[in-house]
Amino acid sequence: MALLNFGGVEENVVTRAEFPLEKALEVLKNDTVAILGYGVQGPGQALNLRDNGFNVIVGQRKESASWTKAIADGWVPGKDLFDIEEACKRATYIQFLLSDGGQIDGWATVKKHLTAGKTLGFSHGFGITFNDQTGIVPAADVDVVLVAPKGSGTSLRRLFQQGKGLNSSYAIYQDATGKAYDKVIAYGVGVGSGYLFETDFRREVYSDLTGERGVLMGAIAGIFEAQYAVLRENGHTPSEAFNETVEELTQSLMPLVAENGMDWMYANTSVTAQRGALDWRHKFREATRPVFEDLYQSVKEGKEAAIAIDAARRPDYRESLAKELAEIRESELWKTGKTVRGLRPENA
Ligand SMILES: NC(=O)C1=CN([C@@H]2O[C@H](COP(=O)(O)OP(=O)(O)OC[C@H]3O[C@@H](n4cnc5c(N)ncnc54)[C@H](O)[C@@H]3O)[C@@H](O)[C@H]2O)C=CC1
Ligand SMILES: CC(=O)[C@](C)(O)C(=O)O
Ligand SMILES: [Mg+2]
Ligand SMILES: [Mg+2]
Repeated sequence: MALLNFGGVEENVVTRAEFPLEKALEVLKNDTVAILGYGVQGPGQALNLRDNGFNVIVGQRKESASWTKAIADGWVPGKDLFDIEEACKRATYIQFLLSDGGQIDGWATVKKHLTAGKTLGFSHGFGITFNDQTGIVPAADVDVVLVAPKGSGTSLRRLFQQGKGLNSSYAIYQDATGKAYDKVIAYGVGVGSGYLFETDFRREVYSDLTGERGVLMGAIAGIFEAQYAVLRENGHTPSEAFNETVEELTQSLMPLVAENGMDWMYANTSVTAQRGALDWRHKFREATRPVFEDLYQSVKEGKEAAIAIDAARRPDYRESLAKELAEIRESELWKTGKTVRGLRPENA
């Protein structure tokens, strides 16, 4: 474990140098890993493990869209693709990748086959942290661990295929066998993590729920809509409003931030832009901070978990999601986006 300095604060990080793939394969050589659920994370983790040479099987509800997708990805029913019960029976390391709401229904089956010495893995601190709502309480004689890739399962797979990687956080909730650390790190390396950041279940889920509701997804969509509306109300055309709200951000400015930080992006814009942005950023910070505080409170009180569980269990969830996404897609802002994307020189 390396102690790395993050802006003056030291944190534990596991590096591939100290835990290479060969070591990971050695640690899990007698294990059968079952990936339960073949939604978004399931395929990313299962395929990366398979390509890296681990013993991996998939457990998924039969006759579902995800079952068909697993077959299309080369998993063979009866060989390395089973229903959830059979996969749990065969596995020694059960990676629980049903949707967080779906895990409530799946738990009874998992629990039944989670015999002494097995490992229960998550990619989210949700089920355990909010176990007053999920009912997920593992027995004391199993290891309970977490590897949470910091990004979509789609990116986890794509980056792996490009020979890159996505970093993950990891945590140990219960170490019954004394081997939980080696196993969780081996698993993290197996799914293609470059580095593994230490956390605990509670911190993982609080930060993840805040991030996705906040800057990563919720806040960004909200401020796009607000700025676009103001530009349109003031007579700017859709393409102009879209370019100055979204297109330039994703195509030009955020890649610079990703590469070398916010100051580097600022340094590569005009004095005019720099001066204005440096001043206005304070006003935006102060205006949004109370909203982030509300959000964090709602996460901490378990309200966000309750909302997510309720949504996942509604029988019409998929349908109502499709409607909400269509509403976004059909808005002027995002219809303009579609046209603008088509005009990128590489798409012409
Ligand atoms: N989507 C992502 O890229 C990320 C997800 N995670 C975590 O990974 C875990 C899995 O998430 P996703 O892949 O997004 O899940 P998902 O929403 O794509 O669902 C995964 C699978 O669960 C199955 N499922 C759902 N409800 C079920 C039920 N009641 N009974 C049986 N099967 C059921 C579905 O058939 C699907 O194959 C969650 O804990 C999530 O928070 C973590 C990082 C990123
Ligand atoms: C992709 C990811 O890490 C998220 C946004 O937290 C999620 O899908 O839950
Ligand atoms: Mg999340
Ligand atoms: Mg996340």
